[in-house]
Amino acid sequence: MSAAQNIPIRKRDDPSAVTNSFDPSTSPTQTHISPSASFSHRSNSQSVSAKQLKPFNTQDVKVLLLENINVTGQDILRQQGYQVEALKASLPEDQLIEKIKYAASHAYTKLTAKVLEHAKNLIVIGCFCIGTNQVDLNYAANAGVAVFNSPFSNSRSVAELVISEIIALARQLADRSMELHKGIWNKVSAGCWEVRGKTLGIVGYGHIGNQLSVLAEAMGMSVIYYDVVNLMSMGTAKQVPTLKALLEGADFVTLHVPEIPETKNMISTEQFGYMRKGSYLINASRGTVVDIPALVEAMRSGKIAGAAIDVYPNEPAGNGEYFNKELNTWAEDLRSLKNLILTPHIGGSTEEAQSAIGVEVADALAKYVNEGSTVGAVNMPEVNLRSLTADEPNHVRIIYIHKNVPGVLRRVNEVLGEHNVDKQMTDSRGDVAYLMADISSVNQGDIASLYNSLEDLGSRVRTRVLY
Ligand SMILES: NC(=O)C1=CN([C@@H]2O[C@H](COP(=O)(O)OP(=O)(O)OC[C@H]3O[C@@H](n4cnc5c(N)ncnc54)[C@H](O)[C@@H]3O)[C@@H](O)[C@H]2O)C=CC1
Ligand SMILES: O=C(O)C(=O)COP(=O)(O)O
Repeated sequence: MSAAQNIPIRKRDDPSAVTNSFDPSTSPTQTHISPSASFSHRSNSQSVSAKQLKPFNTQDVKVLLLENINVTGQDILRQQGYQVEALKASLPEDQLIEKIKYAASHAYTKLTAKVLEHAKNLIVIGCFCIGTNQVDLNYAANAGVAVFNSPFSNSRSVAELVISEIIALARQLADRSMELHKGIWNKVSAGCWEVRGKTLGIVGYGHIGNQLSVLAEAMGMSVIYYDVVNLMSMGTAKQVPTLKALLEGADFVTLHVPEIPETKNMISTEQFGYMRKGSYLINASRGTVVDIPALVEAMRSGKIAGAAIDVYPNEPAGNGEYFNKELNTWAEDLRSLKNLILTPHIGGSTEEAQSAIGVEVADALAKYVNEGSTVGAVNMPEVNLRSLTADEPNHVRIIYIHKNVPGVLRRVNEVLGEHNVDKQMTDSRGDVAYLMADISSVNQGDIASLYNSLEDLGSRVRTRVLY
């Protein structure tokens, strides 16, 4: 059973729906949603009346889905009662800024500080993929916006694509196919190899690297890997101490590292120099990890016998757009090379992966929106309290995101201490701390003043009162 099925679903004016558990539709005040309820960014001198502070209603929640999110994810969010707008492609920055008062994201849409600065009502971002490099995570955390992703739902799909590319490169499969599509019969064995007995070098031995390691050994390859962390080997794979050692020892090099400053141009002229003559390079991680002009040079010189590239520093916003020099200056150089497999970022593009990602991220978003749980968040501490039950009426759930500075908890608890604090959990990550507390026996009339008191503490980043 997916987590989503555990989340209470209730529509406005439907009193018959969920009453036996914490009921988000009558509880959380989504301070991000409607402009009239955008409390979290008001100045401290304003105050919120009880009338303005509406009880949470899932139908007030607006979700913007970009880049053709799988229907499984869309369904989960719609079943919550949220207003879901699903677009097939990404949006240009100006339109995104206009829309991003509420949003979910996808692999390519860049949610920079400049974009997020305009997202005054946004409370959560879902990356329906593994990579979260497209979002300014730090800015988001400091603005009280939680970010979720799907850490491994598409790992197997990427690993299988890479396996297919290892064989395809060794056999020059793409070239032969393209030739025959043009009517040219070109039966060659020179420079074509079996993969059995060859060495695969995996850079980044995480979820994808692990899967790949097992599959490659099953085909009779030897596996070596390089990772900044000391990791347990799968099968008989061996960790090597340096990137140089990996490049010198592998016939095929495949990259599975995140996009971070340390991995930018990780494979450039110097590294191609260490690689074996006639070896192959595969990049299905992020476009910035390989210095493409250096790759072009290494392939033209014959040092590298073939490459498969799935990811690029600049990728088109949607299908049908051109991949040309306006987007990446070296695009034409790449297109002119032999035994170079170019794919449009399809590593995770399988029915299985997209469906699993849709469920996982949509579940996490709903748990956060409805109940405040940050389990699985990539930019906030993971905090959760069990869902409230039917025999806990008049409970209010407080979510208080605040700067991680001394003395805040004492001041928050002075405010909460006016009521009966049933349970409370707090944790911090970097500059930001997240507090969740369930307060019982709260009069409806006291909720706005509770909210105002928390908002008036100088340390608050965002307050949500779910009732
Ligand atoms: N082409 C596609 O469609 C897809 C691409 N990706 C990309 O693949 C990347 C890897 O995915 P996972 O394996 O799930 O990530 P992961 O987080 O499970 O593993 C990444 C590994 O890289 C290691 N690492 C980090 N910095 C390193 C460095 N400087 N040198 C060597 N190792 C380093 C980490 O210690 C970790 O073991 C993602 O960050 C994403 O950008 C992920 C899914 C689909
Ligand atoms: O999961 C990732 O990081 C990916 O790169 C996959 O992107 P996608 O979901 O296939 O657009």
